[in-house]
Amino acid sequence: MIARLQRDFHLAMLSLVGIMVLVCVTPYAIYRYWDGSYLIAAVDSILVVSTLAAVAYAWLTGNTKAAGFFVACMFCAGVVIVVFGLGPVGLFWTYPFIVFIFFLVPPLRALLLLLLVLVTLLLLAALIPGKIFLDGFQLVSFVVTSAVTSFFSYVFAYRMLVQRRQLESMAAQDALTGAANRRQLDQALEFAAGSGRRSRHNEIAMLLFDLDFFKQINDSEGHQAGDAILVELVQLLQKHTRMSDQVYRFGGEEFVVLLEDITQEEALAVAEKLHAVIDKELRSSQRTVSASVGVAVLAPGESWEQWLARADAALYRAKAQGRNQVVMAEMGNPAASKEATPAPCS
Ligand SMILES: Nc1nc2c(ncn2[C@@H]2O[C@H](COP(=O)(O)OP(=O)(O)OP(=O)(O)O)[C@@H](O)[C@H]2O)c(=O)[nH]1
Repeated sequence: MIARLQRDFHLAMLSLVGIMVLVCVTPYAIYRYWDGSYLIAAVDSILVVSTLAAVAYAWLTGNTKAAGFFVACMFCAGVVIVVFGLGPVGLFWTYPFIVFIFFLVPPLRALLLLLLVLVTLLLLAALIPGKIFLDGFQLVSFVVTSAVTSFFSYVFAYRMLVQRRQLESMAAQDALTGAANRRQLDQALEFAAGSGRRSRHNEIAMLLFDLDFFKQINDSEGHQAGDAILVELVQLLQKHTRMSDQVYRFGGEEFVVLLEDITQEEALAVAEKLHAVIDKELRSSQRTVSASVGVAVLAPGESWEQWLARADAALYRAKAQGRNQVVMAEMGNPAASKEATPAPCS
């Protein structure tokens, strides 16, 4: 549960809002019943119950966007009813509401919802003078202070959003090549081999690429030249695979491409195509660069570690057989693999 909260920022925010609403609004609802303000008491109760229901929905389905939007809309309606019911005293509730709506929905959407609430309150004030604002000065003060609070909340929420996206991208990407990093790969392999995917009929293939004699490029042309080759390799792999296929840096000069919805024959064909593209297009200033490739299609009931071990064993055979070739792993046996592309004679 804690791990899920740490992983899912929106769920954590929504849960926090749920707790705050439960702790802060419930006593008011009880007080209003006791006080005889049944409309406000009912509104408070509906807000508490619907917020808790939305939080439960988010936990069960993972759909935090819909849950957040629902709670935000409920609170927009709630705050209008509370202000209308309580008059000027109810205006105090708009300020925490302004801040907390930015916890629920993206900043721009929050700002638009706040604008809608403000316009609604002003329309009601125009229709029934004296009901919400005591006088014109109070109305202007409210508009200015709520606009300032909304603006600063928006700026803060927007900065948070940008920084969070930057952090997420840094945590997911390899800094040099821009490929998805090892952590992402581990998660993708775990998901692919996990129970969530096992029930599906379509297959998933792993292509494990390792550049041949890469150390020589580093040694003779420098580390920067080696880096440029790695960047170009990832660009080639991304360019010649489908949008849905993901390229990962496994480590050093090893890369993984995961291909979804694919048969063993198709995976082999893609691996050979990519191998040929690398052979033709990847070169340093002094030499052509080749790659060895191990291919493994996930076998039914196989763990991701076994799957990776088979791809690695196939790659090992490709290297042992002379490099610059594709080797397909046999199903179910890490040690067995068959050669697909013979090493060139040159
Ligand atoms: N430029 C650069 N080199 C890297 C990076 N990561 C790993 N390497 C180098 O990759 C080289 C890998 O060398 P080896 O494991 O001997 O492999 P190889 O020379 O390609 O030989 P084979 O794989 O057996 O064909 C080492 O020299 C590493 O320093 C990187 O990010 N940038």
